Amino acid sequence: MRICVINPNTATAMTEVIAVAARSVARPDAEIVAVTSPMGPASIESHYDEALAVPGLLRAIDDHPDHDGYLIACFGDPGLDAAREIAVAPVLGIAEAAMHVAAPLGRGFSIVTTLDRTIGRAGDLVEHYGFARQCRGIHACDIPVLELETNPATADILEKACREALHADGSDAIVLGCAGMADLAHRISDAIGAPVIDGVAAGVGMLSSMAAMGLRTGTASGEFASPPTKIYSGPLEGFGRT
Ligand SMILES: O=C(O)C[C@H]1NC(=O)NC1=O
Repeated sequence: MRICVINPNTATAMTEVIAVAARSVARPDAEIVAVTSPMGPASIESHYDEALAVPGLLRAIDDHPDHDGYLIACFGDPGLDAAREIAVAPVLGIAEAAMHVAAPLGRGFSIVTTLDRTIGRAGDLVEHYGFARQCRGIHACDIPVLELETNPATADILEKACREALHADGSDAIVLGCAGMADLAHRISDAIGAPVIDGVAAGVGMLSSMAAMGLRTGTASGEFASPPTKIYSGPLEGFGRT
């Protein structure tokens, strides 16, 4: 089976972090194809970034047909519904996947994301995916996405934020709110003595199981059918379905 893991920002170093996390849980019979978005923001930290990240991630899906699953490796799960219209295999976002894995691990989980301004979007996704009862709090560690890799204090700052979130919320697990944190999940879990869920690993695990079950999508009708044929002009020329 082949699982396509897409970093919707253009930071190739972050794609490498994502690829390592994805391959750490991949089944022996699963090939992980890690892709960096061909166009868009260097990182996604606002609604504006999120909107401008979608064309690139949709192009990445178009450029990688016939895979058995697609993972949108950005905690805002940008373009998830649009991706489901054009992919013929299951598509997950890492926020969605992480919440599904965290929920059975106790009575409640907390989310620790990057900037304060992304807390609202994370809360929208908690509501949208139906985890309002289990999500006990959403916190920011105040490290910008691209500084996660460059700030030498990232691990200590994030560990402190996760420990404080766990105790303040009375949670049983932590969800990491950025794909760029994927390489720190095990270290932080050991340090705080609680499960810490990275959505990249969670998503690869879920998609691999779905592929092993033979679950395909690409329904010819319904909300996630292929988009109607039309012209897309300007920089979006070449998008669309013929
Ligand atoms: O929303 C965030 O802060 C995290 C999100 N941004 C990004 O470029 N990759 C992510 O996972």
